[in-house]
Amino acid sequence: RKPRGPPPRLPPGPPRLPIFGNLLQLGPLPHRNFASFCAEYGPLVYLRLGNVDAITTDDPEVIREILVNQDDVFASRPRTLAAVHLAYNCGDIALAPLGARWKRMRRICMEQLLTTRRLESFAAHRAREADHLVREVLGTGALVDLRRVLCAFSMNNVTRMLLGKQYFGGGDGSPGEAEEFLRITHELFWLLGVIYLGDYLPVWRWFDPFGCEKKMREVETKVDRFHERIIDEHRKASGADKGEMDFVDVLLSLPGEEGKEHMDDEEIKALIQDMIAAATDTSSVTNEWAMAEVIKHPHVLCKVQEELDSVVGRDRMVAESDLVHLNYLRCVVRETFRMHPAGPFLIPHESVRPTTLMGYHIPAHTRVFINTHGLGRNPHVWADVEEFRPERHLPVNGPGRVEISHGADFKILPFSAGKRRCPGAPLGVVFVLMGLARLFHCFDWAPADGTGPEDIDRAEVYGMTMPKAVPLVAVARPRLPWHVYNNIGVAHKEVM
Ligand code: HEM
Repeated sequence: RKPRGPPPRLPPGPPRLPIFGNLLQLGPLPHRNFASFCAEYGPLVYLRLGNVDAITTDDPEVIREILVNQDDVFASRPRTLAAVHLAYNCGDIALAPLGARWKRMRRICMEQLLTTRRLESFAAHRAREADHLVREVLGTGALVDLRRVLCAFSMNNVTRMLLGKQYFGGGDGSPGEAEEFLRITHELFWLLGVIYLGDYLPVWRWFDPFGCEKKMREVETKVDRFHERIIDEHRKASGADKGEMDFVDVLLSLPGEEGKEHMDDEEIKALIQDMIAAATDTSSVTNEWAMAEVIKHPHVLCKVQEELDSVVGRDRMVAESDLVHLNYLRCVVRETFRMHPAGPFLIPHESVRPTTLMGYHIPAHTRVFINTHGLGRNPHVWADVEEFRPERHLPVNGPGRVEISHGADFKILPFSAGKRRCPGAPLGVVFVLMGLARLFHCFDWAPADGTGPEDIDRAEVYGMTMPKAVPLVAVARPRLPWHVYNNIGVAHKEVM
């Protein structure tokens, strides 16, 4: 017999319809809808999305409770159809539910791939990619399509380390291969970001009116073929021929589970895919937003360049060792993460068992939308939320280093916290700081001709990451002495 008594008290939330629950209250920018629910109903809101229980929050204390104090309860992931089709049946790290498999894959990532020693061994590649970024801008002419160059910068950095290839800019991949790679990864990102109604209303899957699940299956096949080819190429080229081991070589050399000589191909593919998806878009989207905000605020550009000139000088390119000394640029990145976090909801978490949160009952398998976009614009947490003001992050007690990941106060959360925190955060910070430092040091920037700083808009598109709706183009003018560009292989005639 069930104990008598009132039903457990759920957090407050908007009224819901039968069957659909609150689904019809969500528009194309659900993070904004969720933030308005929090403004109306309080820091912790309950939603019913079709047949799924969900909660959302944009409050530092609730977030700390979820990600730190009750990490054991909330660190799982929902088994969405995108995770089944596009992440090898949830066999990766990022979309896998909590369990032995996730633990093993995450351990491989931390102990074999993203170790300090291995990341240092790719430092020379990263420096070459930073030079390549500068050459790309110089070669483009005055008007620069920043989305394209930043996307190529992130992709090349990741694929050099992961696959031993530079896809963009006359590297080892053929132009056709680069195009295919880009097309597949874009389709993959898009599908991973979609809120697919079939995950909330099982009957939707019968009709699938927009062919979303069909598209997932098509992309699944294409992605799998692509990974298959990468693994084959690596098996054919021996480690000795290549001189150094990329991540795929490392994975091919590791033993498998239960005494198997090697890891299964499927496990390797799932890991490759995670790294590409987690590392490329996050850093290039952040860089595009940071460039947009700085060009929109010319006084910020002046301060960034003053700092670069005083720390690096004008006689050489920025190196990785300079990045820790660029405190104002680090504030720019923190402010960018406050206003434009790469993932608007982190990657949604799920509770593994019933629990009590802030005095409310939360059922098992509740989907958790931590609204980092709402957190950065929560007026109870930040003053002047719509103002891009990097200075707000300068340390109050003297000249300490500005940390880019979250602080003890949980007021920004670019890489999350707890069991699911981003294992690539240190590398992600380097990709972002290095790209920006080179672009601001080497060039003066202005909005495209005929437009002013105020015309750079902040409209975003919802997805797994949240890019600018209108890609950023801007005018670049070299600002260093010519010999500095010549030192990275730019002939005079190439200079714009
Ligand atoms: C600016 C760059 C980056 C940002 C902003 C970023 C942000 C994030 C965020 C918000 C999450 C979700 C955490 C959660 O759900 O609680 C995540 C997960 C993850 N990130 Fe990153 N990331 C970046 C770069 C990277 C890089 C360079 C790598 C690897 C090379 C990486 C690998 C991963 C993986 C594997 C996960 C899944 C972790 C898990 O579920 O256990 N990320 N990242």
